[in-house]
Amino acid sequence: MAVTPKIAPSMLSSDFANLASEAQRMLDFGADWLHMDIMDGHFVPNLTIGAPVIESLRKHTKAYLDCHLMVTNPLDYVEPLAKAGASGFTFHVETLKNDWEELIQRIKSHGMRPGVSVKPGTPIEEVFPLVEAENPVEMVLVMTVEPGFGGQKFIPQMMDKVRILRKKYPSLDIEVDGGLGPSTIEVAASAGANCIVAGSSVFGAPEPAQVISLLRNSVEKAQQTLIQ
Ligand SMILES: O=C(CO)[C@H](O)[C@H](O)COP(=O)(O)O
Repeated sequence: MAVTPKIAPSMLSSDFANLASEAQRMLDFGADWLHMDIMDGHFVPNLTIGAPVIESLRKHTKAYLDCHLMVTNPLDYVEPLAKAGASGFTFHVETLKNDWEELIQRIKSHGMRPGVSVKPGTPIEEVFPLVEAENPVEMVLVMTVEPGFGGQKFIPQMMDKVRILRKKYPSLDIEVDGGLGPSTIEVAASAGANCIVAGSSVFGAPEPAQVISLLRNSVEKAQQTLIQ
């Protein structure tokens, strides 16, 4: 079964002072999801938003809020984010010891969709048990830059991880994040990524709708080849 493209502008590149209108602008341009980067200033050297901002945005949109938790203690965020209206909850595998089963269970019981993310230096094998669990994650996010900041350069070597995942799990949602745009989408889509996070390439474009459409077309085309 082919996976579907999900184009998720990273709101980290938006004007936070006008978050609701920026979000609506991206949805009007054709975005499927809104990617929300939650950073605690500890797991990564940057501090962004938390549950109060998600709650404020939720009052203005019904869109899927794809929350990426770059935080040291993801368990602490489950209840506040669920109450705030988050849709997806993607935590980092590097933050866990043996408590991932409880974390996934709590994310699901709070009505959110669990995902797991890997930093560039983390072997992809570390997520296999979470994808194959009885109560599994439903998405793997392969970071294609060091997490923490927008506008960095895509690391093409991360595509090996995407290829391994796509071969092993044909119907898994595989997200890529960092440096994605018109010049890097072909390599990511042909490796098998179907959920595309893009910040500066979308927000910085004269015609963001054209970039979103190009990203979607690349994923659709690559998926047709991959399932043949
Ligand atoms: O998670 C992130 C940073 O940690 C951002 O989502 C990501 O970097 C997107 O920005 P850009 O497309 O400009 O690279």
